[in-house]
Amino acid sequence: MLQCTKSSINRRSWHLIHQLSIQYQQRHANYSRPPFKNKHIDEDYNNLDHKHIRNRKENQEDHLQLYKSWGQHLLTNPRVLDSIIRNSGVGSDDTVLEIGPGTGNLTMRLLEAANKVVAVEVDHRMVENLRTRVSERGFDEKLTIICKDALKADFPDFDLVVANIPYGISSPLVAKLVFGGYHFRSATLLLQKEFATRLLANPGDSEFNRLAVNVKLVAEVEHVMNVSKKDFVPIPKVDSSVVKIRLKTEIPDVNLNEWWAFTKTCFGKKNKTLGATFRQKKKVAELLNLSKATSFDGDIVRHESFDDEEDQSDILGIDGNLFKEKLVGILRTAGLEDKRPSKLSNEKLMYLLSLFNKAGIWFHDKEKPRDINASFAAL
Ligand SMILES: C[S@@+](CC[C@H](N)C(=O)[O-])C[C@H]1O[C@@H](n2cnc3c(N)ncnc32)[C@H](O)[C@@H]1O
Repeated sequence: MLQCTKSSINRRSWHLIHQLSIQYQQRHANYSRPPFKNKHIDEDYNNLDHKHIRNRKENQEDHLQLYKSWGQHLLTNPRVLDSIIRNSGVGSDDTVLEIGPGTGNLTMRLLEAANKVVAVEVDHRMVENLRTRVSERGFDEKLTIICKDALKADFPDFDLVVANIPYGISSPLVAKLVFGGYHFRSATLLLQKEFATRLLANPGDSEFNRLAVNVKLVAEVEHVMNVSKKDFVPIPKVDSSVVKIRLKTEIPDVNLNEWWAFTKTCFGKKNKTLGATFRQKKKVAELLNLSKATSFDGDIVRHESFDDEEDQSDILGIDGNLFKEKLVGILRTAGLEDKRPSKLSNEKLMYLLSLFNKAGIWFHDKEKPRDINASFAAL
C-alpha cells in the first residue's frame, strides 16, 4: 500500500503544479522545450557554439536552444515569479524596465500589473517568441521591445526595474543603473546569490569589496529573498537571490571618476593595509606620474617628459621616495595607515580621498574617457 505522509503529499502536489505550470507557459509561449534535459545542461552547453545560433532548422521549427553565454536560464516557478512582482511594488501607473525578458515569464506578469513595460533583450529569437506570446494576450500596446545589448542600449524613462538579469553582466548593469543618471523608484533584480551577498556586504564583512563600496555611495540595497537553482530551466550551477536597490536621495559631493579610481587603488588588494598599498613602488610611480600631469585643481597639464619610458618605471628616484612619504604622511594624518579598506566606512574613505586631492594627489587619469562598463566589469 502506498504510504503518504503530509510532507510527501505536499512535495508531490507541488511538483505536479510546477510541471503543469511549465507546460502551460511553454504552450502559451508557442515554443518547445529546449532540446536537452536539465541534468545534461552542462554537457549540452559545452557542445554549443555560444556565439552563433547554429541550429537554424531548430529555430525555424520554433524550438529554442538556450545559450549559456547569454545566461539563458528561464525562471519557471510561478510562486517565485509572483513573489518578485509583489515585492517590486509595481503599480498600474508604472513604466517598468525589464532587462533580459527571455520568453516572457516575468514580462507577462509585469504587463498585467504595470502601465507599460520596456524590455531590453539581446537575442532576437527570444524577442520573436515574446512578441507572439504578448500578441496572444493582447498586450502589444503596452510593450516596447529594444532588441539590443542592455549595456549598449539607451533606456527610455522608467519608474522601476524588475528583472531576472543575465548574471554575466551583473556588475556593469548595476553600475549603469545606479550611476547612469537614471531616476527610478527601485530596481528589483534576481542575481547570482554570491553577487547579491557582495552587494549587500558591509564594512568588516568578509565579502565587503569595491562593488559594495561603490554602489553604497549612491544607493541602498535590501535583500528580498533567496531563490533555488531548481526554479530555473535549465538548472544553473548557482543559487540566486532577489535584491531591491533604491537610489539615495542625497548623494555625497564627490568626483565620481576620482572615487572609482581611488577605490580601485584601495581595494586592489583589499586585505592589505592602506599603508602597504600606498607604499608599493608601482603604485607610487603611477600616482606620481598622474599627479605630475595634473594641476593642483585637477586639470591636465601635459609635461614633455611624461610619456618617457623612464617615467613609467617602478624604480623610485628621489622624487618617488619623497612622493611616497607624502602619501604615507596623509594616511597617518587620517589615522588610516594600518587600516584595511575592507573595514572602512564610505565616510572614512571619502575623507581620505579629500585629503589626497587637497594635497594635489589624483587617482583618475583625465585623459582616459570615462567608461562605466570597463570600470565595473571586473568587480
Ligand atoms: C536569466 S535569462 C532571464 C529570462 C527571463 N527573464 C526569465 O526570467 O525567464 C536572461 C535573459 O537575458 C538575455 N540577455 C543576455 N545578455 C543580454 C544583454 N547583454 N542584454 C540584454 N539581454 C541579454 C538572454 O538572452 C536571456 O533571455
